[in-house]
Amino acid sequence: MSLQGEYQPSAMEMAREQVALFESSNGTEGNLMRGRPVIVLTMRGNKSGTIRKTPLMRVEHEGQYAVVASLGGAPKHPEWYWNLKAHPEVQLQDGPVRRDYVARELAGAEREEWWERAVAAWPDYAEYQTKTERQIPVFVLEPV
Ligand SMILES: C[C@H](OP(=O)(O)OC[C@@H](O)[C@@H](O)[C@@H](O)Cn1c2nc(=O)[nH]c(=O)c-2cc2ccc(O)cc21)C(=O)N[C@@H](CCC(=O)N[C@@H](CCC(=O)O)C(=O)O)C(=O)O
Repeated sequence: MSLQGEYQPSAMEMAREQVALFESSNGTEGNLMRGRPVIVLTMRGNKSGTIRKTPLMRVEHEGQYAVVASLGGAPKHPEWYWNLKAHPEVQLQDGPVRRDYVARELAGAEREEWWERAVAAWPDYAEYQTKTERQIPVFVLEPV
C-alpha cells in the first residue's frame, strides 16, 4: 500500500520544516526534539484527500509504534487525528526506515499500557494531559 497523491505541507511552519529536513536527510536530521527521537507520519487528509505529513514523538515497543494526538494539551484534537479516523492506512518513517501501518485508536487497559510507554518516551505528555479535559488519543500502528 503506498499513499499516492499530492502532498500538501502543514500550515504549521515548525512541523512543515521539520518534515522537509527529515525527508531530505533520509531521517538523519530533523529527527530529534530536545534530544528525543521524532518520526514522520504520512497519511491521507480527511477532507482534502491530499497527502499530509506530521512529525511526532517516537513511541516504540518491541517493533510496534504508537502515536499520540496531544497537540501540547490543547482543548481540541490535532487535525491529523481526524485523518487517521477516516483513513487509518498510514506510513511511518523512523530514521531511514519507512513502513506501512494501519492506525487503531486505543481504549481501556490497552490505551493505559501504551500511555505509560508514551510518557516514558516523552514525559511532557503527562503534563499536556493535565492541561485539557479531553482524553489525549493514542493510536497503535499495526504493521501491514
Ligand atoms: C496546523 C495543523 O496541524 P494538525 O494536523 O492540527 O497537527 C498539529 C500538531 O499535532 C502537528 O503540528 C505536530 O507535528 C506537532 N507535534 C506533535 N503533535 C502531537 O500531537 N503529538 C506529538 O507527539 C508531536 C510531536 C512533534 C515533534 C516535533 C514537531 O516539530 C511537532 C510535533 C495543520 O497542519 N493543518 C493543515 C491541515 C491539516 C490536515 O490534515 N487537514 C485535513 C483535514 C483534517 C480535519 O478533518 O479537520 C485534510 O487535509 O483533509 C492546514 O491548515 O493546512
